[in-house]
Amino acid sequence: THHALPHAQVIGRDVQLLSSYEYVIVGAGTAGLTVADRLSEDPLKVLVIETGDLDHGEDEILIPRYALGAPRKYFYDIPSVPMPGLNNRSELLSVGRIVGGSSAVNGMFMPRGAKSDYDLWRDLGNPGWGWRDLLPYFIKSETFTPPPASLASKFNITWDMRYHGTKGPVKSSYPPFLYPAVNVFLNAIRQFGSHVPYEHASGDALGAYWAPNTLDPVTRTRSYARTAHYDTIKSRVNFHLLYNTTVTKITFNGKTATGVMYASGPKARSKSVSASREVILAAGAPHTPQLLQISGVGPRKLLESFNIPVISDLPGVGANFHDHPYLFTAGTVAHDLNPSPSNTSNATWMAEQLDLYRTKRDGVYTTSLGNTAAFLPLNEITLLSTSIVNSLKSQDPVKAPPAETDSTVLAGWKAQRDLIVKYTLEGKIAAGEFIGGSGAGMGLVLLKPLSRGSLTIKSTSAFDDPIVDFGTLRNPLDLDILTEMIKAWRRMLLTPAMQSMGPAATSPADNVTSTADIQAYIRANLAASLWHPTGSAPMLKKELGGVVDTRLLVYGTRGLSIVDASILPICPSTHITSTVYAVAEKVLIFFVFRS
Ligand SMILES: Cc1cc2nc3c(=O)[nH]c(=O)nc-3n(C[C@H](O)[C@H](O)[C@H](O)COP(=O)(O)OP(=O)(O)OC[C@H]3O[C@@H](n4cnc5c(N)ncnc54)[C@H](O)[C@@H]3O)c2cc1C
Repeated sequence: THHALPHAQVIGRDVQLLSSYEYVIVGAGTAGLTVADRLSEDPLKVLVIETGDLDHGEDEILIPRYALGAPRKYFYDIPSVPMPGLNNRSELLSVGRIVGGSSAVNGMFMPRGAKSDYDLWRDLGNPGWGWRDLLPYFIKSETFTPPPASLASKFNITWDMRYHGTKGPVKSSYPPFLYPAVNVFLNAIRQFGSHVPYEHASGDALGAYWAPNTLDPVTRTRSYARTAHYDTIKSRVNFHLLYNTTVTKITFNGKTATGVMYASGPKARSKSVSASREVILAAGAPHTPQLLQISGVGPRKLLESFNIPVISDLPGVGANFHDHPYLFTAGTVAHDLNPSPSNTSNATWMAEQLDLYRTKRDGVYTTSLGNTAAFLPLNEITLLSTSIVNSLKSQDPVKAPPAETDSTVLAGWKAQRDLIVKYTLEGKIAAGEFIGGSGAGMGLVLLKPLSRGSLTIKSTSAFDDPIVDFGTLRNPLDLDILTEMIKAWRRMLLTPAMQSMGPAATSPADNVTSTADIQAYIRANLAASLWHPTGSAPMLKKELGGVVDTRLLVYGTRGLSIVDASILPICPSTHITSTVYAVAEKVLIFFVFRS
C-alpha cells in the first residue's frame, strides 16, 4: 500500500512512494535536480529517480583540488567501440552516477559559451533559444561572488554584474589561489593576437580569461546540483527522491507517456510509478537515448531488431552524438615561477597547503584544475582557416556521421555544417581551446568537432551499457584543425611572455614537424572526450533528425520531455555545466504553460 509521507524526503525504500506524481523525473543530475527544484516550488508532486547513490561528503567530492578524483563508484565508465580515427583505440565515456550527476564529479570550471554558440542553435530552427533568450536563465541559475580586490588586481580579473546572478542556487566564485603563470599565459595570448574580454559571461567569450568555478566562496567547497537544488529543498512535502534505483523503461498508453518502470538492480523485480502530467528524462546524454530506445522511441530498424514495439520512429535518437576531443601537450620551463605546479610534488609544501586549506580555506587546495583558457576562432589559430572552411563547404556531408545514417539526420548535419561555416567565416565561434596558465604544456580542445558518433542499445536492459561510438576524427578536417592547433601552441610558446619562462616543448617534441608526423601523434594521443557528451537527442526539427521540439517535448509522443545535455544540438564551444543549468532553468516556463 502507498502512504503519503509525513514530510518529504529522501526516500530510501520505495514502499514509501506515492502511486502517482504529477511529474516523474529520470536522473537526479545537473538538469534533473534543477527542474525538480523549480517544479516543486508549487505544490505539485514531483518524484526523481536516480540510479546512483548519495555522496557522503567525501573530500574527493567537496575539495576543489581533488576534482575529477571522486571514487569510481560515482561514475559510469563506458568503454567505446574501437575507433579507426584513433588507431582503433577504445576510449572511456565517463559521466556522473550519483545524486548531483556529473556536476558532483566534474572539474568545476564554469565558463559560459559565446553569444554565437547559442545563436547557432536558434538559427538551426529553434526560435527562443538564442543568447538573448538564454541569458536571463544563466543569471537566474547562479549566485556570483566577485573576487576580492587584491586577487582581482593581481590577476587583472574584471567582471560586470549586469551579466551575473546574485540570488541563484548555484554558487560561482573564484578560488583565492592560482599560479602566477596565469598572468604569463594571459599576456602570451594577447601577444598572440587574441583579446582578453572584460566579461566573458556577457557573451563576449572569445579570447582568454580566468573563468569562475562552481565553488562556494565561504566554505570553498564544490557547489553542485545536490547542494544547490536538493539539500535546500529536501524538506518539501511534495518532493521525493528515490536513489540507488534505476529507471528501466518509460511506460506508454498509446503515444502518451504514463510513467516509468524502475528496479533496484538487474535481478530485482521491476515496479511502476505513474506521472499524471509528464515524464521528464534527465538521465544525461549517454543514457537518455538509451531509455528512449528501450521504450520504443528511436530508429525503427534498431527497435525492430530487438522486437521493441515502436511508439515513435525517430532516427535522431542516439545519432548526432558528439563530445569535445582533447590532447595535452607538455613542456618544460627553464625559469619556473613560484609557486608552480612542480610544487605539488613537494610533500612538505603540500602538507602545509592542506593545513592552510583546513584552517583558512586558502591555498592550492581551493583550486580545481586549470581555470584559465583561451577560446579562439579558427582564423586566429591558423592562416589556413579559409581553405579549411572551403573544404568543409564542398565536402560530402556523409563524411561526418556514421555510415547508414538516416537521411533526416544527414540533413540535420548539413544544416549544422552550413551554420558552422557561416559563423566560422565571420570569426564568431571558437574552434579551439587552449587551457594554459601552468607552464609550457597546454590542453588543446577541439571545440566544434565536425565528426559525429552514435549511441545505440545492445540489449533491452537499462542495466547494460549502451554501445558508444564517439566517431572521433571520422571527419578528416577535425585532424587538420587539431594539427593547426599544435602549430598554434608552438607559436604561443614563442611569444615574449612565454619566452620569459624559457619553455621547451617535450610532447609533441619540436622534431615532430611534418604534417604526417603531427597527425600520427594526434591519432595516437587524442582523447575522445572532455566529458562533454552532447547532442544525442537534439532539439531540432524532425526533418533535421530532431528528437525534441523547442519546448523539449519528444516528437510523436505526449507527456514526455527531455532536459539534459542530450538536447543541445551542437555542443557550445566551452565547458557545458553553466549551459545545462541555464537550459534547465529555462524550461520551467514550458511546463507551466502546458499544465
Ligand atoms: C568527469 C567530468 C568532468 C567535467 N568537467 C566539467 C567542467 O569542469 N566544467 C564544465 O562546465 N563541465 C564539465 N563537465 C560536464 C558537465 O558536468 C556535464 O555536461 C553536465 O553536468 C551534464 O548534466 P546532465 O544533467 O545532462 O547529466 P548528469 O548531470 O550527468 O545527470 C544524469 C543523471 O542521470 C542518472 N541516470 C542515468 N541513467 C539513469 C537511469 N536509467 N535511471 C535513473 N537515473 C539515471 C545518472 O546517474 C546521473 O546522475 C564534466 C563532466 C564530467 C563527467
